[in-house]
Amino acid sequence: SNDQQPKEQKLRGEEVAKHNNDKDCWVIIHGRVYDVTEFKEEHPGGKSIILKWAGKDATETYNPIHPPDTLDKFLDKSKHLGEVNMDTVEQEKEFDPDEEERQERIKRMPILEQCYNLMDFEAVARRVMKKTAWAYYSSGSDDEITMRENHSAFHKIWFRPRILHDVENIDLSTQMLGTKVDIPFYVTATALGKLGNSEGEVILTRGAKKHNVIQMIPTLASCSFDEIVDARQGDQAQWLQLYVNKDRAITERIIKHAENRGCRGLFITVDAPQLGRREKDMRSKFSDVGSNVQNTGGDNVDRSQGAARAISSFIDPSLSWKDIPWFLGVTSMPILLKGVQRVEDVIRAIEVGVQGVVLSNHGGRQLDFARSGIEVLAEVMPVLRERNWQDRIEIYIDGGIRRSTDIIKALCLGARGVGIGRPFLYAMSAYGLPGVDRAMQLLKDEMEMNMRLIGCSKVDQLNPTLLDTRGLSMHSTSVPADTLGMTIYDPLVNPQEKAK
Ligand SMILES: Cc1cc2c(cc1C)[n+](S(=O)(=O)[O-])c1c(=O)[nH]c(=O)nc-1n2C[C@H](O)[C@H](O)[C@H](O)COP(=O)(O)O
Repeated sequence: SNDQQPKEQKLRGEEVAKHNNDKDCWVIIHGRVYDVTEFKEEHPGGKSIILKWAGKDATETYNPIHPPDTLDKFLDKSKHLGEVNMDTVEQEKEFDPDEEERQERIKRMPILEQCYNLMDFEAVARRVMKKTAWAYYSSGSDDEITMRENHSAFHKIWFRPRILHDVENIDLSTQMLGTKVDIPFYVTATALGKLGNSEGEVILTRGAKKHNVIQMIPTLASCSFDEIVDARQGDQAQWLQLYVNKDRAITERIIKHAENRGCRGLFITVDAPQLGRREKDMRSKFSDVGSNVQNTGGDNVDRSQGAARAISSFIDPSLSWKDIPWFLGVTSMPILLKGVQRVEDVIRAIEVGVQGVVLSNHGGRQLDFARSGIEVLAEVMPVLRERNWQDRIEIYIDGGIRRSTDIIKALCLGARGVGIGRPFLYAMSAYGLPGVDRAMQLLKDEMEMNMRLIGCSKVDQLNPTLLDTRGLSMHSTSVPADTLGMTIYDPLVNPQEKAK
């Protein structure tokens, strides 16, 4: 807060404004002044974003990307120059030509009760979210083929429902890594929650508590790890999603802290040695100030790519199978590999001794033309059953889960549960906690109905005979002409162009 020091002792805005260049650079964050003249050279997000706000109040741009404890962690105390008298600081709003129209769209947005399925939240979010936030959440890599395949793959699987089974009482509950949950989905790790809602990931924590499902805490959350854990209530279960840092001492500290704070699973993300190339994200405003951190790869391609790039330069691309025993040695939490994409790697995961895998392509945000989680699951389970290994690990999938029938299909094929990402981000961005609450309740209502209609009263009755998967490996050759693609995922028009 900005009221510890008496006003006259505080720095004045006009003083800060003098330090506004490459040689002498101060910024204001949350009412405090920081000398970032040296730091900006090593800023993962590149130095242009800092110079853009030199001498000014950068809080609004800073907030969604950096957890609150970032400056204490990474900027030497000698550069913390104390408080500024905010009355003397002229607030400079980031000009966004779309903002006025967006406010109009917010006034006209549907009331929450008009959302009947998870795609409704997506449609509303696209209209009411800031363009940069929508770009970051909705983008997939390259031509976004895999992002669309993730959902359309479920359309290639049909049910063979059974009849005349007592389905009066439906029990959707199951266990994930030993934790009982109300319904077989978890909230998967998605970065930068404050891009969509100023409260960030703690909203997902509260929604997960209300519906007794597990939240996977992202390494790249906007909220600090401890804020998200502190938002937990009672014996609410959380997992940690880990991007492995080149500096293993930092990684070890993060893992041990997570275990001490009661995390019940460690999900090592293995499909992102480098964050994918997401063109909507690149087009959005982050690109004009995006990081050029990719130049570390030595190539001279200007890869100033959106928020994703800016926040991921610490990730260790050298991570490999030989490193896994080290992780097994630093924690007693169950360890799972998130982003496994073929059966050979599931076999190897079992042999190396981890407790589970998430069959996932990162929501289509990494390698385009990677297959959907559900298709990989259909490849994996028969091979494990041949070896009688199907119970050796817990298998999850994520990507494109939008209906309870998607969840049911995954469990019929042998998954323990599924991860859901974007739908809860959109619900949170458009309607806050009530949105997340409704999205989860809709899935519960759908799932109870569909379990009844497929002829099962408990999830452990779900099995492959209830499915016809013959169409699963047929991939549409052209970009799927899905209305979703036409109506929702339009290419981001640069707001400046429209303003002309
Ligand atoms: C939508 C989204 C997904 C991200 C995500 C951010 C967003 C906005 N981020 S990312 O910035 O690096 O790409 C993460 C992340 O921090 N770590 C991770 O393991 N997966 C990340 N994922 C992937 C996520 O965990 C699921 O694999 C994916 O969201 C599942 O697909 P749906 O969104 O269709 O449910």
